[in-house]
Amino acid sequence: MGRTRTYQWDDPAVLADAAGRMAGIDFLRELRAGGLPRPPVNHTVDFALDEVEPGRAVFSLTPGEEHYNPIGSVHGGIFAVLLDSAAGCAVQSTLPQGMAYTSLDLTVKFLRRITVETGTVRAIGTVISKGRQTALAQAQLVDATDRLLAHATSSCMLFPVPPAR
Ligand SMILES: CC(C)(COP(=O)(O)OP(=O)(O)OC[C@H]1O[C@@H](n2cnc3c(N)ncnc32)[C@H](O)[C@@H]1OP(=O)(O)O)[C@@H](O)C(=O)NCCC(=O)NCCSC(=O)Cc1ccccc1
Repeated sequence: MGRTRTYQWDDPAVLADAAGRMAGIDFLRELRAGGLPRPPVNHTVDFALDEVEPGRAVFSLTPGEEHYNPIGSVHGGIFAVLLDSAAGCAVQSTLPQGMAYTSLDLTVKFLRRITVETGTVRAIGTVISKGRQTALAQAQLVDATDRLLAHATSSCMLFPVPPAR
């Protein structure tokens, strides 16, 4: 032991409420600008939303030891957190106010290992197809030289924002 990390986060209810009241692109732009609290998972894994435009979202993470699995590289689940976020938010960026989404699946291809030597990585999510009830998105995880580290596809379900309970 000897290595420690502490972090704080905000009440996630504030964010969920705002998501229900705003168009997807406005919500994500506000989140990106710091006008809304970052989601708790962003603090836990320490990754950030860098760019968002309709149909595209980019997240970044600088790998640290705290992301490691027992075999000396970044855990596959960390790849998945970035890819799920990028693909999902790409879909969210296309939704009008009153529509919500959730990812139904995530198919990940791990192409290269990530270590602390890899440096900052970026997950770039884009929408491939959007219907009335589902959307298909993809995400590419790349290093600073745009070398492909992983790829994912994700189906998302689209539905009206549920009434507040
Ligand atoms: C190595 C391979 C699987 C296959 O590569 P191929 O398709 O045949 O392609 P290619 O030969 O072009 O090599 C590509 C690059 O790989 C390098 N390389 C090759 N062989 C080795 C080697 N033996 N060892 C190290 N590196 C090797 C090679 O030099 C090249 O890099 P370079 O261009 O020289 O810089 C690759 O796709 C990969 O690393 N994927 C990421 C997997 C990953 O990170 N998964 C998630 C973490 S696992 C987890 O968390 C689960 C868990 C949880 C809990 C507990 C335990 C576990």
